[in-house]
Amino acid sequence: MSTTSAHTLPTSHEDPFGDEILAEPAPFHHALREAGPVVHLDRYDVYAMGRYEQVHAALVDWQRFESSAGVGLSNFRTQAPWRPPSLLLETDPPHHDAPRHVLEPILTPRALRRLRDRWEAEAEDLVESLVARGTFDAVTDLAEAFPLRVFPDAVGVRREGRENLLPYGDHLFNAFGPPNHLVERGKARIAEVSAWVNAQCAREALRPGGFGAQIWQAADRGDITHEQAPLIVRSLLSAGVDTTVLGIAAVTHAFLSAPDQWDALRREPGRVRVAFDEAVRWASPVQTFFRTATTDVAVADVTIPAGHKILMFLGAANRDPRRWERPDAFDLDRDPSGHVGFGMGVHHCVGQHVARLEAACVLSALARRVRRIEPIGEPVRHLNNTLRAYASMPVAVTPA
Ligand code: HEM
Ligand SMILES: O=C(O)c1ccc(-n2ccnc2)cc1
Repeated sequence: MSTTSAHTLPTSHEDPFGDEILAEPAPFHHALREAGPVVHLDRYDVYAMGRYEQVHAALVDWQRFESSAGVGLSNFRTQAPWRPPSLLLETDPPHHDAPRHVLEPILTPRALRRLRDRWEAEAEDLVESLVARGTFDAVTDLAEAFPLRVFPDAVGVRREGRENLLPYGDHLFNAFGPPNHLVERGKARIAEVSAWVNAQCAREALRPGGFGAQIWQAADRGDITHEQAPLIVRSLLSAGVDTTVLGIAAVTHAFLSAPDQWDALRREPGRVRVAFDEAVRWASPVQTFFRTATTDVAVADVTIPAGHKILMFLGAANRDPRRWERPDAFDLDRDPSGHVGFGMGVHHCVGQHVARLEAACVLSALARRVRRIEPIGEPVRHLNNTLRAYASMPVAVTPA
């Protein structure tokens, strides 16, 4: 991280989307925070923010840091997006308002209460089978298995073809980054996978009563148009699987790295909810998102020119020692509220309660049945331009 003395804008030639930093981002995050409030990444001509203060300020200021030019590196005003833009993630008020007001009430804790018994039973069933095995892979057998069992059913998606959801999400999150080998890797199958996802958004493909059917009913009420409805269902299918898979994987990894915290959870099972949010802060499953400056924006003593992309490092902000004590520790005694792992402001994650409920069901079932959980091999990373992802996490469990 070289800092040019000529003017106050530090510059870095590092590639945060290169395999090395994607595999282990912490050293880069540290150097980025130390270099200054804003650092120019000259490889991409974008303005990077790693400190909590600047990331939080950008997230809550949609007027000057817009999403409607895309929340990836490519600027929708100059480059055609690879798919029709999201009506939530890639819009700003006022166009963002109606889709958000339709989706939000469908995904509140109260709305999810009707699913809780079923999800708890599914988690009990899955955990019981894994504890009986004694050893398993916490990524493929638990973190991927549980969301794929419960979430597509909640949306109202048919069973056959559900395996398309993971590669779809993987490519989607890679596509927010630069056109590197990770994006190339997903291109081979994305047309076929996208066709399946888009087909599931049609009204006749969705089970009555599911989240998808509720979105179509909002169109019947005139809250959104019938053209918007399938795109909002697509948002659920885009966002709803990979993210929760990595949330559950991250909280499992957190407990593997802090066995004393597992004992603390078993002593007080009510702490599952703070455990998940502390894990989202600690791991930041979604590491980065971009914004675009709508005007020349002064940040600290730097001016970000209008039309330029800003890269917000949520993962760096969530471990910023200026905001968090012992930031690298996974600590159930910490109050993680205010973390930016779910974003903040008008785009604050509308699915966070789904993620929290899924994680709470899995963690509660594990805490009841497992006295000790320990690694029997290093977790293996799965590289993605945006996600902190895992390929495998072999564990052994001792029954309670
Ligand atoms: C651990 C799990 C999750 C994490 C870490 C996460 C993270 C985030 C973040 C950081 C944002 C803000 C995006 C931005 O500011 O540009 C966001 C927005 C969003 N999330 Fe999540 N998410 C998770 C799970 C989910 C789930 C399960 C769903 C759907 C059921 C979902 C749906 C959405 C949607 C639709 C938005 C856009 C909201 C808007 O623009 O108004 N997310 N999420
Ligand atoms: O509207 C979409 O397609 C879309 C919306 C949200 C996400 N997301 C990111 C993190 N949590 C969810 C991904 C895709």
